[in-house]
Amino acid sequence: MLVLVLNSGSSSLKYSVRRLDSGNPGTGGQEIARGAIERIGEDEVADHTVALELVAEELAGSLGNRQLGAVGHRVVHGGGRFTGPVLIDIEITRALELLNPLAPLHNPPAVLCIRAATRAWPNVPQVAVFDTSFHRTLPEHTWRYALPDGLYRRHGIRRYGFHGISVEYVGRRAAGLLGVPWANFDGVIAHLGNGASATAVRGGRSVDTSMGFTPLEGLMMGTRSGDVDPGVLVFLLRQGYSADELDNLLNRDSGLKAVAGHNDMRAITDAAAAGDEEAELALEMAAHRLARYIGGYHVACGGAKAVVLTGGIGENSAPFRAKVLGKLEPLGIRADPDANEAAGGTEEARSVSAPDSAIPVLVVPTDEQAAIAEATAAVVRAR
Ligand SMILES: Nc1ncnc2c1ncn2[C@@H]1O[C@H](COP(=O)(O)OP(=O)(O)O)[C@@H](O)[C@H]1O
Ligand SMILES: CC(=O)OP(=O)(O)O
Ligand SMILES: [Mg+2]
Repeated sequence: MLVLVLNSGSSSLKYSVRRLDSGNPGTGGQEIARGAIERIGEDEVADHTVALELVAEELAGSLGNRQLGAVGHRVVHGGGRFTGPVLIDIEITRALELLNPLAPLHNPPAVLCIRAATRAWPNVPQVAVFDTSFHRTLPEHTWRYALPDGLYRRHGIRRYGFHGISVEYVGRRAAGLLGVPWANFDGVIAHLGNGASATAVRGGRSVDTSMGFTPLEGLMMGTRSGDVDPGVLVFLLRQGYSADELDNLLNRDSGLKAVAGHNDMRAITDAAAAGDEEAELALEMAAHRLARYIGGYHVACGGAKAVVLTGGIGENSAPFRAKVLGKLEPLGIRADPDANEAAGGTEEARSVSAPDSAIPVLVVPTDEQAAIAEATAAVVRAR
């Protein structure tokens, strides 16, 4: 079955065309074409609508007259209703659209992709695969906010967690590398892209994660603040900020961009190396918070047997990894500087920790597209 996967990230639109046979389940099939429009929101690619036009042109070339068997979409927020992949129809598309305000950088472009694919291939089944599904195992004491119960019952205000497709994919790969069955894997997995989160995995299940009701909580990100005192929001509301202004402030104008003037990690580490103090401060803030979360999740997963780094930054930014690894020394974690410099830029997973490190630190390239293709084919076959 030929599967097209569309992955709307907050700064990227990635696609992959894969051939999946029922003979080799679990592999994500054979990739026939792939591509990515990156740095969405900057000058050349204003938004996901423009990115989707570019992808459509590329796809027309690479698909030729091959027939698609299915289209799989990454949908970041599945809310309380979607705990696993689903076949998309008009009602489901509308339900996903209702979740737009809860993932403002992600669900709107995903719905855009679903509608565009429906127009382009009206008879091809489409499947939504959710970032939130892997976190359905969160125990109540981590998904509950210390807020009145009515907010959960009336509005579904609870922690959901995101990046689950990636976290499960790299976690399984890491467990394989360590020779541990996934069901026995305890570790901390950090997905560091334009959005960033950390997850505590215990026995192959998510038991705590840094993103919450929306993909805004937790780590400092490209354009998102991560954790801030909610008192700041109350204060700003009283100063006359509107909901849209707060939304823009926290989701689009904060994080690395607010401190370093830019959300691209490549530009920030280059600027820091050239002596730019704001860039250096932004790196220090992001690394400090990540190290603190990793320490906390070491406890939350009952003693991590590994730390796993992935996502555009986790896979490719040796300077940022070096900073974080240095801060993990109190946990007995020791970096291998040469291995850290060498890791990245390939599909290969690498250890970046020294042989005497208390636990290994692994860089494991993610492949959300492969995982989405696999889930999509499974749903379509079971139809
Ligand atoms: N070679 C690289 N070196 C350092 N950072 C990189 C590199 N390639 C990508 N990145 C960073 O990865 C981030 C984007 O990650 P990605 O996972 O693709 O984003 P998204 O969250 O949109 O899916 C950006 O901050 C980008 O600067
Ligand atoms: C959930 C999320 O933030 O995703 P991304 O990192 O792809 O923007
Ligand atoms: Mg991403």
